[in-house]
Formats: sequence, structure tokens, C-alpha cells
Amino acid sequence: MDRIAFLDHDTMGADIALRRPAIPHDWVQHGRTAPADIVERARDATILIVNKVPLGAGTLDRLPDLRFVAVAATGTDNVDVAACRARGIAVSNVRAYAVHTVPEHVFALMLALRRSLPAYRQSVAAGAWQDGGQFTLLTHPIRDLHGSTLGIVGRGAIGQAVAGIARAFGMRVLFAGRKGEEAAGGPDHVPFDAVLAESDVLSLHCPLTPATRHLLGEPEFARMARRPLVINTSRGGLIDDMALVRALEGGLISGAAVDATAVEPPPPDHPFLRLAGRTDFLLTPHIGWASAEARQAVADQVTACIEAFAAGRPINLVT
Ligand SMILES: NC(=O)C1=CN([C@@H]2O[C@H](COP(=O)(O)OP(=O)(O)OC[C@H]3O[C@@H](n4cnc5c(N)ncnc54)[C@H](O)[C@@H]3O)[C@@H](O)[C@H]2O)C=CC1
Ligand SMILES: O=C(O)C(=O)CO
Repeated sequence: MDRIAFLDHDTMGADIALRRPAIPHDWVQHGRTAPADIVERARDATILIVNKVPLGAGTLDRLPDLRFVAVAATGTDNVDVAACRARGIAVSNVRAYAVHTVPEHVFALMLALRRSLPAYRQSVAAGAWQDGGQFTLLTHPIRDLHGSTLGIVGRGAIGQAVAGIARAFGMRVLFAGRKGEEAAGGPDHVPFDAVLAESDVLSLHCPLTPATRHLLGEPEFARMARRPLVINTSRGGLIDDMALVRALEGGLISGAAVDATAVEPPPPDHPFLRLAGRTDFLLTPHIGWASAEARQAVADQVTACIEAFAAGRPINLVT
């Protein structure tokens, strides 16, 4: 009989119904699990469910019964997948569940910054509309998305959905080729550096891997000729935090919105927290995924992944 442990069940939200897999099993769930408690809580499990709990090689070494990890997310950067493979542990993730929730969040952030909504909100609260004495207040820049260029890194489920909305807005969409490589794949798929140079908005939708860590650092911000908005709803590690802060403060970019930090939640001295008063910077607490519809889809896929693995026909395997 399988022994299933969910180590960070609270991350799903209390409104979500997680159906128990239709296989013989013992079930234990923990709201959250501190790193020091992972081995103790996972020791007896044959199947683990994790959303963001880290499973590194050292931890896996101490879990000899483990056969399957169901990640309750698309991103699997918290799990050492190569170490799992070496130990015969299968890993699955959740796919294409976020094709509405993340793109809608991206456009909420993009529109807020392009139309200076945080700045106007602050001005109205300070009485600037009355002080202006006319029907309109034109104290902050307002730019249409129509006619502007959106650069997208990552042509997967979310990147393509973002592109679809962008085209409906009348934006020109460019997909970035791999950094350091000549791009291929059609007229809208162009070299990475060209995307940096041509974008008015740049949105990141690739996974965090050794190849994408600090994808955007000082040299990349320096190449952003059109002072774009930079939007990161993927993973914090994709951007060098201090380089982003300097790019914003130095005017190399016209704004930034971030939904993920390298450590979550960010520590109180995180450089992004001191940007909180800026109206050209938005920090949201990793909620791009979090529409009720999408979180329910995550729960349903996790159950399906476990049932498929138990039936010997695994789905969504991460290799
Ligand atoms: N903020 C949030 O709440 C959420 C964040 N995410 C993040 O978004 C990422 C993308 O999600 P999906 O589009 O569903 O995944 P996906 O797997 O469908 O697409 C990822 C795409 O990135 C591409 N890619 C991989 N390495 C690359 C590189 N070095 N350069 C350029 N492209 C590269 C892949 O070929 C693939 O086309 C996830 O890995 C996760 O980190 C996903 C869901 C919610
Ligand atoms: O699905 C993902 O990768 C997320 O970040 C949400 O948990």
C-alpha cells in the first residue's frame, strides 16, 4: 500500500478540494514543512506531494522508500530531478493549468505600469486632481499597448497564451531565442539580444534552470534600448535582483513588475522591498498562478498524476 505525504498542503488554499487518489493508500498532510522537518515527515512516504518544499540530493538520500514525487506546480526547480532520476524516483509536474491565470496577471501588471495607475492612485489620494483645476490630470505618462513590441522569453504554454492576448491588443510579439544562440523558428522568433533591443515590454516565461539563472543581469539591462517594462512572473532567480534595482533607479528600464523572488517570502532586507514606494515598480506575492480555477486544476492534476503512476502509466513525467 502506498504511503502518501503532502508536505506543504496550505499552499493550495483552503478553498480547494483535493480529491484523494483512488488507490489503496495511507495519507498524511502537513500545512507547511520547515527544511529541518522534511526528512522526518517524508521518511515513510512512497509518494510525496510538494509545491515549493525543496528536495535536494542530500534529502533524497535519506528517503529510501520514495518512488514518486508529484510536484503541485509547473516549475520543478525546487526538486533535484537529476538526483531523483539517479535514485529511481519518478517526478511529475502540473502542466498548462496556468494559461489564463498567469497571462491575466501579466496584463494586469503591464497595463497598470503602462498607464501609470500606481502613480495616478497616489496623486488622486494626495488631492492632485482638485489642485489641477481641470477635468483631466496629465501628470504621469500613459502609453497604449497597441503598436508596441512585446518580447517573450519562453515559448511554452504560458508564453504562447501571453502572446495571444498581446496580439489582440495590437502588439507586435517577438519570441526570444536561447541566450547566446542564433534563433530559429519563424519570423517572430528572433535572437535573444535583438529582443532585448526591440522590446517595449519584456516578459519572462521560461523555467529556472542552470541555463536561465540570472538570464537578465547588468549586460542585458544595458542592451534594453527602448527602456522597456520588465515583467517577471516566472521565477525570481531569472533576474539578478541588484541589477534590476540599478536598472530601474538608473532609468535603463521604465518600470518593472515581479511576482516571484529567489527566496519566498523575501527576507525583510530584500532590495525589492525598499522599492515598494516607487510607482514604477510592482511586487506581487507569487499569485500569478492563484486564481481559484487554476488552483483547482492543479489539485486535479496532482491526483491524476498519482493515479497514473500507481497504474503503471505515468503522466507529466519531468525528465
Ligand atoms: N507566477 C506563477 O504563479 C507561475 C509561474 N510559473 C513559471 O512559469 C514557467 C513557464 O510555465 P509554462 O509556460 O507553463 O511552462 P512550459 O514548460 O509550457 O514552457 C516553458 C518554455 O520555456 C522554454 N525554455 C526552457 N529553457 C529556456 C531557455 N533557456 N530560454 C528560453 N526558453 C526556454 C521551454 O522550451 C518551453 O517552451 C514555469 O517554469 C514556472 O517557473 C508557472 C505557473 C505559475
Ligand atoms: O506552477 C508554478 O510553477 C508556480 O509557480 C505556482 O506554484
